[in-house]
Amino acid sequence: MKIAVIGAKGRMGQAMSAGVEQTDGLELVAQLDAGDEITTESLNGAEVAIEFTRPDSTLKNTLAVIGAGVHCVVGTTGWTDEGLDQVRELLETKPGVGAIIAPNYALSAVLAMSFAKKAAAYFESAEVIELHHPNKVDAPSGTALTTAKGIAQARREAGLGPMPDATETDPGGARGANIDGVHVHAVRLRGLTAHEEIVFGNPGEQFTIRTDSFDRESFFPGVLLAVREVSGRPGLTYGLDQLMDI
Ligand SMILES: NC(=O)C1=CN([C@@H]2O[C@H](COP(=O)(O)OP(=O)(O)OC[C@H]3O[C@@H](n4cnc5c(N)ncnc54)[C@H](OP(=O)(O)O)[C@@H]3O)[C@@H](O)[C@H]2O)C=CC1
Ligand SMILES: O=C(O)C1=N[C@H](C(=O)O)C[C@H](O)C1
Repeated sequence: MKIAVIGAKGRMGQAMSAGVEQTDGLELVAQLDAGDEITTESLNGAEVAIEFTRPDSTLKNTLAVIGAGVHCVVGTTGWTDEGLDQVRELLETKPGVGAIIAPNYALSAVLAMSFAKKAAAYFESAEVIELHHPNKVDAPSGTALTTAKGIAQARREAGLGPMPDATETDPGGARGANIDGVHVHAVRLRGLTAHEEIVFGNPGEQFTIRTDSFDRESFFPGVLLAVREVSGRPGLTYGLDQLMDI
């Protein structure tokens, strides 16, 4: 299968290019980065494009790849509901073309998000702490946003009200971001790669889910799964959990 990597000079682009080159049956036919136009010519016969760029570039890039009739596996964060709708609309005009967009391709992170949704109904309190390398441009992480939204939805479905929190003063924002009623804290620390801890509390007990990507190679098995599945899934698939039996 012929593969293009977009964002090829970046941290993820380099790791994904190496993964493609080391995988039997995959051929790296294009490596594009900032300043390169995405066209049928520059994609150079790719059947699938892997896109890891920047939150402010990913929508335009994804639409360009689909516009060229090429399947797309996207890992960049920063997606809005409106952006996802634009992708869906374009895919409707391109029968047979598929796009998979996922906030995290590490299997441990996908499982953590899934387990968090299951646990959410059983605890009074839940908070998300994401920890990343200090070169990351967005906070909170796409994974943390998805995790928090999943917890919030599960709590709503279970009929749970707001979490207990007596905070009256917080001038510096020490309680973190409030995503759908779930507090999310972002740590940026030299030495880290990508980590997330989800903590649940009840009177007298705590449940912690933790996922650690120590190396960007951890994202490749999930990306590879998406690359192999995307041509059989026309339209938009959001989240790697959709491809896993979880
Ligand atoms: N879903 C997942 O599993 C994962 C998602 N991510 C996400 O992937 C994204 C990339 O992360 P990371 O690799 O660390 O970031 P980097 O900044 O290391 O890499 C991004 C690359 O994309 C380039 N770029 C910028 N604009 C464009 C453009 N318009 N077209 C093509 N390339 C462009 C950048 O060039 P320049 O530096 O010149 O701007 C850079 O080379 C982030 O959103 C991150 O959150 C990361 C890890 C896993
Ligand atoms: O920027 C990163 O590094 C990562 N970004 C994604 C996110 O924002 O969730 C996935 C992973 O956490 C690594």
